[in-house]
Amino acid sequence: MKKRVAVLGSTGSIGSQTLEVISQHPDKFEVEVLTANNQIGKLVEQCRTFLPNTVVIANKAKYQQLQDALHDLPIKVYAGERSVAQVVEMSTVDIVLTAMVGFSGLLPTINAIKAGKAIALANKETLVVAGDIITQLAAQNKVPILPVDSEHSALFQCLTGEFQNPIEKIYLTASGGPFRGKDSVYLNNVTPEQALNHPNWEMGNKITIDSASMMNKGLEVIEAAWLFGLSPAQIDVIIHPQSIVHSIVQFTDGSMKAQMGLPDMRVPIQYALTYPERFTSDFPRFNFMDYPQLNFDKPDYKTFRNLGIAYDAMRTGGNMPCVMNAANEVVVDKFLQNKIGFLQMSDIIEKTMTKVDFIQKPSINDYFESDTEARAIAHALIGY
Ligand SMILES: NC(=O)C1=CN([C@@H]2O[C@H](COP(=O)(O)OP(=O)(O)OC[C@H]3O[C@@H](n4cnc5c(N)ncnc54)[C@H](OP(=O)(O)O)[C@@H]3O)[C@@H](O)[C@H]2O)C=CC1
Ligand SMILES: CC(=O)[C@@H](O)[C@H](O)COP(=O)(O)O
Ligand SMILES: [Mn+2]
Repeated sequence: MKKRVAVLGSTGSIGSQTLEVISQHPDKFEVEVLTANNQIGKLVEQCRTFLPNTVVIANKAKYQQLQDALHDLPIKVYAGERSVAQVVEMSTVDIVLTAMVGFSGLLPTINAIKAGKAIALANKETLVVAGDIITQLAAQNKVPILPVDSEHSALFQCLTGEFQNPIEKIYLTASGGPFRGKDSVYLNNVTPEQALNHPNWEMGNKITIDSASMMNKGLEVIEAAWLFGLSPAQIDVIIHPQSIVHSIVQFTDGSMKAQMGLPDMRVPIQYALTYPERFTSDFPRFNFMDYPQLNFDKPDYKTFRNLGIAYDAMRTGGNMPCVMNAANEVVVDKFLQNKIGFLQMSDIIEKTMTKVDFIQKPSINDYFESDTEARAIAHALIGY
């Protein structure tokens, strides 16, 4: 039987690559739901190619345009964030791939888990914000959370067949981004264009800025802690500029397992969709002669403060990672609009974290309120 997939955020970098993977295996997958926010043209094109049962545009102002463009097709059209969160519950959906960006991933993921759907999780912010609730709900509903993020897919692949063996520690690899090796004087004047120029990966704007500021690795440390049940002390970050070794697990006997391959997100996307199987692909293969050297180095915590900020948020726990994430979403947006400088991002995140009321054991509602409060504080700190 074909696996019926809901792709949330289908017009983005991960969403588009997911559809590419699905198109390689038409006998194994069926696209049941597509969702996007703004890009009507691309969404319509995807609808005509994959003929989903249902499509949702989160931005309600675009509903009529989408409806008109699809009037000749038997596709149900809905709009609004609430609809995105509802379509995942459809009985005809087997697996939900969460590829929207930011906090918007939280509610649809919660609903999908409650409805018993398998989750292929790209939206790392969901686990950063509410990892306790998500992992608890997943356990209660016996729902697998299959990581799509390349490092976490790597760790998941290293851990396959090792469920009875404790992890001593993990090493999350980080490319270091476009500003690896640069100092604060240099970073003071960098532009969004420079920050968007990632050396190894082509990704959406938000995650690309996060990679440049090392917040991406900070988010990934928290994501790994929830996915694999690790303490902060068990997670190390190591700079690896080539992005070939995607991450490493060290077991209690000292043995280390790494997963490697070219930087190509289609591989972890496909693995999340086909797990525990591996389907044959024609994605480009790694050639050792193209990489005579693989390098490793320690992160520069002093210059790239976001990584330390994320460890602090994780150690504090409660609503602190949620607050950090909200402030980060605000500052990334403002940096992309040239309204604040690159280094100001960490200052504002740190200050926001000191101003929001701390909640040790937040409910889902508390997470929504903390997110709103943190955004308001970050905006006020920026001044407009
Ligand atoms: N890109 C990558 O290689 C990787 C990404 N990830 C994670 O995957 C997620 C997606 O990243 P990426 O694909 O790069 O992002 P993109 O910006 O490329 O795509 C984001 C998608 O989400 C949609 N979207 C944006 N805002 C909303 C909203 N409020 N409600 C509903 N949908 C929304 C966009 O719609 P539209 O385009 O129509 O506006 C688009 O389809 C992120 O959490 C990221 O951290 C993780 C590992 C690697
Ligand atoms: C492809 C992927 O998983 C990204 O999260 C990637 O890891 C970003 O690269 P950095 O290591 O530069 O953050
Ligand atoms: Mn990653």
